[in-house]
Amino acid sequence: MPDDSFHVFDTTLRDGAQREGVTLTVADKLAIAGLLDEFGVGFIEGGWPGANPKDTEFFQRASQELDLEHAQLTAFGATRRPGARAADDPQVAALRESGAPVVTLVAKSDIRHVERALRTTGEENLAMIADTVAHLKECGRRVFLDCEHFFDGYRYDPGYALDVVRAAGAAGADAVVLCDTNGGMLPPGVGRTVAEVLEATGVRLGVHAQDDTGCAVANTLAAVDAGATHVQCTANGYGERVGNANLFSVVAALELKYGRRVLPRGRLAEASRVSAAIAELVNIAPATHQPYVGVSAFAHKAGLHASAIKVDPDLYQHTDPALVGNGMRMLVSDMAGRASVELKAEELGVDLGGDRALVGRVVDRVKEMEQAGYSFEAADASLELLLREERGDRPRYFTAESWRAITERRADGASVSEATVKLHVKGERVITTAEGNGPVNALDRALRSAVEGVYTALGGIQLADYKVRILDGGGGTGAVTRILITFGDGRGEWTTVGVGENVIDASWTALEQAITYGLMRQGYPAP
Ligand SMILES: CC(=O)SCCNC(=O)CCNC(=O)[C@H](O)C(C)(C)COP(=O)(O)OP(=O)(O)OC[C@H]1O[C@@H](n2cnc3c(N)ncnc32)[C@H](O)[C@@H]1OP(=O)(O)O
Ligand SMILES: CC(=O)C(=O)O
Repeated sequence: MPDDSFHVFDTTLRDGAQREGVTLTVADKLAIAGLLDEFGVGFIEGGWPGANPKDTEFFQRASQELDLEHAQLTAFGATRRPGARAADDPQVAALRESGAPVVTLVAKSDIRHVERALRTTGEENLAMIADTVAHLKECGRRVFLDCEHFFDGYRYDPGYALDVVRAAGAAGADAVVLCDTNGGMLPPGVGRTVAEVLEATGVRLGVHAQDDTGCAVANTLAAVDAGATHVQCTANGYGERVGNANLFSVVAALELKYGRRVLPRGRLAEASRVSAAIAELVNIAPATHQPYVGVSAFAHKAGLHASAIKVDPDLYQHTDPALVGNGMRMLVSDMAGRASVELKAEELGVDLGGDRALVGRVVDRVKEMEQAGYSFEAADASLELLLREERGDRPRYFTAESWRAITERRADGASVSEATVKLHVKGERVITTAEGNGPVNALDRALRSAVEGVYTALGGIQLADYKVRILDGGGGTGAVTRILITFGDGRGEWTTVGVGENVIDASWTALEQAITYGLMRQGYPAP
């Protein structure tokens, strides 16, 4: 367990939930808190008890349902109102009653905000801070003070901003967090300010960086360089407006680049899994290009990169992907060279036996097909079938003599599709017809009923996704389309690609390959 000398403070459930489009249920919040605790953060800010019934309920349920191993649950709220006593303030009471052992108070530190937004005096604001911090400390809470708009306030009136830090420190705050609330700072300014505040006050400092300049992670690290020992972040960088410092990037940088252990041993390797699981709960598709944890973070496309990676992966990777629970992937496209194909074949478990001519043929075919509109980057199953075809062992469980699909639109508005396929399956000529809610569905059904009498495991293979992409919009309704079809069998998923001017024809290509690949996965030998 990392000691108290450095705090990794997560605010996904509070600031992360301020992102447009995010609405978390209490159950989502509890599940995310569980994941963050598993990951090993020190503090989980759960929300603002008293601000809405959901956050109040979260703290009630968290105390009964969460068994946190590493993290301390933290309640967020404002300092008392002007002209009152912290002990009598209903919002402060909600913080006490949340049962959270840690409270983060938000306070104004820019005198312009004090006078114009809070509509009180600088002196009263300092009293609100000191009174509220001292009261919660007396109640046995650990207290952090978030200084809203600190960097802007410090630039405008450094003396007042420093008074805020000193007032909180003197009242017993366990850390004072300098917030770049508007997110407009750049790393040199953050570093300089943190160093000056530390020098002037001697108070333990933290940082909370919004990402409006795209520098939240860099600003957080600049603050650490300057002496901050408490970093506030959110999973996948979710947060108000464009977001916050990304927890996974900050923690990976601290552990892997700074050599500073900030998580319990071994937890960094869970980063990719935890990132994806939280994205699922938040209902936002995982950001594929996210540093460290995105599926593309270690995906290599350029042929020159692949040829060096073949010698040593470190030549084109800044760190070992396994350290953050990620993996290296090769992408084969029209930018591929021999090395890309060799490494990809290895990844797919297809032995090319060092056959240079075979590798060369695959490279040429991929380039030609990509020129025609194919894309193998997301269609590993099609690529594997192509590799096997060139190697001479692509299974042909069935061959199509012909197929047709029609769609009938009826006077009552209903439409129904019908497909007929004529196939050769293990030497038998089979003709089947099926209906479907669209032509691709009808073709899928007809193909299945033709094949599944022989290959019975086909029933366990189901369509998971179907994507259409228009490649040359200028072609209007005659445009070339690319179809990506994903099937799954409960153990995994695979994707195939088809291209053509006729969308149904392109779909057939992808469908035929997807079923072939699925049967190959089921272990059927080539007939
Ligand atoms: C920078 C940040 O992201 S901080 C986190 C912000 N998060 C949120 O605002 C989400 C939750 N907020 C809410 O549900 C509501 O805003 C509440 C319940 C907190 C307050 O609601 P209301 O009482 O209706 O007030 P409203 O939201 O209009 O205004 C906020 C009030 O808090 C006061 N206030 C703002 N900052 C502080 C502070 N640091 N200390 C004390 N009071 C403050 C404002 O002056 C204003 O007071 P007023 O009602 O006398 O004008
Ligand atoms: C506290 C906070 O979220 C901010 O200042 O941005």
